[in-house]
Formats: sequence, C-alpha cells, structure tokens
Amino acid sequence: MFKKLPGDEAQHLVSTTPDTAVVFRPAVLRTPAIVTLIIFAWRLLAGVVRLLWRYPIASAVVAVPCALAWLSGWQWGLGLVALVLLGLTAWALVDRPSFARLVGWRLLAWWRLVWIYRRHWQPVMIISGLGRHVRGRDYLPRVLGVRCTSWADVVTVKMLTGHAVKDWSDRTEHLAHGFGATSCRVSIARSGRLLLVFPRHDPLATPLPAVTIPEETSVGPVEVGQCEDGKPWLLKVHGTHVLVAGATGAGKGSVIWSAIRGLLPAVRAGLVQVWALDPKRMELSFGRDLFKDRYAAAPADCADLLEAAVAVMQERADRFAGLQRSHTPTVRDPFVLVVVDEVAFLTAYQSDKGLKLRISAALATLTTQGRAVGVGVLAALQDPRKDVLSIRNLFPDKIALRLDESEQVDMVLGDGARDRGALADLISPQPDLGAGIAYVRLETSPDPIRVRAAYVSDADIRAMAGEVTA
Ligand SMILES: Nc1ncnc2c1ncn2[C@@H]1O[C@H](COP(=O)(O)OP(=O)(O)OP(=O)(O)O)[C@@H](O)[C@H]1O
Repeated sequence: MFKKLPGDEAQHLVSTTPDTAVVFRPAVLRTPAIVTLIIFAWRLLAGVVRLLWRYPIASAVVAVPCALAWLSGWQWGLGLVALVLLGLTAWALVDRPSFARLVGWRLLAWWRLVWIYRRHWQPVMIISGLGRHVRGRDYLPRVLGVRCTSWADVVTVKMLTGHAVKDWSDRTEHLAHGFGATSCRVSIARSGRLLLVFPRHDPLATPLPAVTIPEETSVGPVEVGQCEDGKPWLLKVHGTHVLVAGATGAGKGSVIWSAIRGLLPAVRAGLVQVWALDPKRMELSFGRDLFKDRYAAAPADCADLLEAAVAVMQERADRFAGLQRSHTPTVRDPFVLVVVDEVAFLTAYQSDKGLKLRISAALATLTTQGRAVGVGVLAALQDPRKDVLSIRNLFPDKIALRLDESEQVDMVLGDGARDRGALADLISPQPDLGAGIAYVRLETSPDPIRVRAAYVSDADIRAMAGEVTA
C-alpha cells in the first residue's frame, strides 16, 4: 500500500555543484477534453448505479414522487408524499414496536451513518491513530454499515490490513468521545471486521424493582435483573459457582437476594436449600428465617456449615458414582446453594489459622467437586486480588460490580475484559446511578455484557422469608 514511487527518491539526490539549483519540471501530458468528459460521465453513472444498489428504498422514496410530479403535475407528487407520511404516522401510532423495527431504527441508522459516523470518520480515525495520512492520501478503515437498536448504534467496520483488535480496543475512549458517545465496546464480527457499539443513552440508569417471584419451580437460570439490551439478565446458579465482586456499596446484596428470590418457589417445594454464611452479620441476617438452621455468622460456625456442605457433597458423590454424572434436584437430593457474603472475612482476614485452613479447604473442595452433585457456591467479595481469594479461578461464572481499580476488572472477568469495554471501575459510586450495575461474561460470548441487578428491598426480603416459613 505504501510502496515507494520513483519520484520519492528526489530527496536523496546529491548535487556536486552546490551553488547550482536543481530544478524539476513536471511532465505535462495534455488529455483531450473528450476523454475527461467520458471519465466524468462514467463516474456519474457508476455513482448512480451504486446509490440505487445500496439504498434502493431511499432512492425510490425520492425518485417515485419526482417521477409522478414530472409526469402528472406537482400536486400528484406532493399528494403521494403526504399520503405516505400519513400512513407512516398512523402505523407508528397503532403498532409502535413493528414501526420502530421496520422503519424507525432504519431511518435513524441512516441518519446517524450520514450525520455522525461518515462526517466525523476521517478526523477521528486520523487523530486516534487508526488511520494513516501518507503523502497526501488517507488510508482509513471503512464503515460498512450502521444498525440502531433501542439503546445503541452498532457500527460494522472493516479494519485496515494489518490492524489488530487490540489497536481498536486501546482506543475506545477516542472513538466514544469522537462520535459523541459515553463509551464504546469492541467485538469481532468476523476476520477483519469489527462491531463497535456506541450507547445512545443508558437503559440501566434507573434502579429496577425486585423481579416478580416466578410461578414455576425451577433451579434456574434465574432472572436477577436486566441486560443493557432490555433482555432479562438470567443467572445460572445450578451446575456452576458464581463469584460476585464489588467495592463496598456496589450492590452485591442485590445480586445475592435476586438469585434467592428467583429460587423461592423451588425452596418452598423442597427442591432447593439455601445455606447462608454471613460473617458480616449485615446482609443475610435479614432473611434468616429463609435459611432455617442453615445459617452461620461466627467463623467457627461458618467452618462447621461449610464442612457439613462438603459432607453432603461427598455422600452424594459416593451414591451417584457410576449411576449418574449430573444432578437433577429432588426432594431427597435438593440443590444446595451455599451463599457466602464477604468471603474474604473467612479466608484472608481470618486471624485464626486453623479456622482459615478449614474454611479455605472446604471452599476449594466445594468449588472443585460440588457442581455435578448439586452443591453450588455463590460468594461475594470486595477485593478480588489473588492473595485475598486464592481460589477465585475455581468460580466458572464471575460478576464485576463497581470496582475500585481498573486492574481489578481483568482479575475478575479475565484478561482483556476491560479492553473490550467492561469498565467496572467507571461505574458511578452514587447508589441510584451505579449500585447493582455490573459486567458479566456469558458462556456464549467472550464480550462482557452490562447488566443491572434488581434491587430487593428489606421489605421484599422479609416478605420472602415470611412466604417460606408460612
Ligand atoms: N440493584 C440496586 N439498584 C439500586 N440501588 C441499589 C441496588 N443494590 C443496592 N443499592 C443501593 O446501594 C446500597 C448499598 O447496597 P449493598 O449494601 O447491597 O452493597 P454491598 O455491595 O453489599 O456493600 P457492602 O459490601 O458494604 O455490604 C443499598 O443501600 C441500596 O440503597
């Protein structure tokens, strides 16, 4: 692409007579006017064909009324335009979702392509370093299309040959601010093509009330909140272990309580048992009745409860050996969800070495062997560093709520998560704006998804406990 041309060598010329200027005269080739006209006509024709091919509907919208006005008079053209506008307005009023899907978002996408992305593309690419300006020519990545959803613009981009995804994920801030968005997320569409997601507004800006308790008894995935695209956030708890990391006040409690809430019918039916370890005595004590006698707060009691869970696990493993490889909850063998609030209190910050060892060993045993026999761990943690929770990698599913430092994001969600847009360290510390907002990596996609947990109030928790005891 950047091959050297013969003319570039002029700068390396050395004159042996310094007082004689070396003069270069461009060779002038006179092109006949007819050739120039043919070239222009050809370009015009190619442009019109390309326009019709790329935007057939938009072209028809302009061409048909113009043709009608030309053939039958301007009143007819204007009448057709008015009729179409009236029809579209009626459609929008009667069935808004189908209008938005088929017309609204497409029109908005076209407008944003022209007004935002095409208009700012060249300066943003050059200044951010994603495009190159070489000898008067710009070499830029290409916008292949823009799609609008209810909350974001999804821009498909063809990278320059030689670009890496990291070149783009390192420049998400340049891209976001360049195109007037608050953030930008990068994901791979296919080789050489990227999807850039620019949120237009934050659909998770307002707190969500507690999710309605489901009718059916199920061990999950349970609805615990909402994803950024408006879909329910479904959290898998059976057949996995979940680690919830977040600074103080990030809303860890809302994830834990929403998960328990979704399991409530199954708890009532005896298909699920929730075992609670509450070393802070603040969070889980609210719904103590829900856990019956499977609640521990003092570290020694926590160690005993964890060892009891290990015993259940081992007894089941002995019984299931050679008969079944996965667990189906029954009243005899219910799914046991061990919920630990602030697990670091029991591990890193525990001064009694004996207890610390017992608790760490029990947690490691549960997280390595509990999945297949129906024992899961849902643990919350403020500080995700390895020296605080050495077994954090034993949790297959992790949730990053607001974190204090940017490095902690990759510690929780895995390498490269922050570069791909999991900006958990930038979540607002104001409870109404940021509490419960998190980034998760779903099994189906390496790209982090932004979610918000529903807020389960103290009254909701008391009502839940009341329902179970009743
Ligand atoms: N999902 C949510 N939506 C809106 N606000 C929330 C949500 N979760 C929590 N909050 C607000 O944030 C405050 C702190 O929440 P919470 O105590 O659950 O945080 P935490 O992460 O458990 O903190 P800590 O580690 O200090 O216990 C709550 O009092 C509530 O006002």
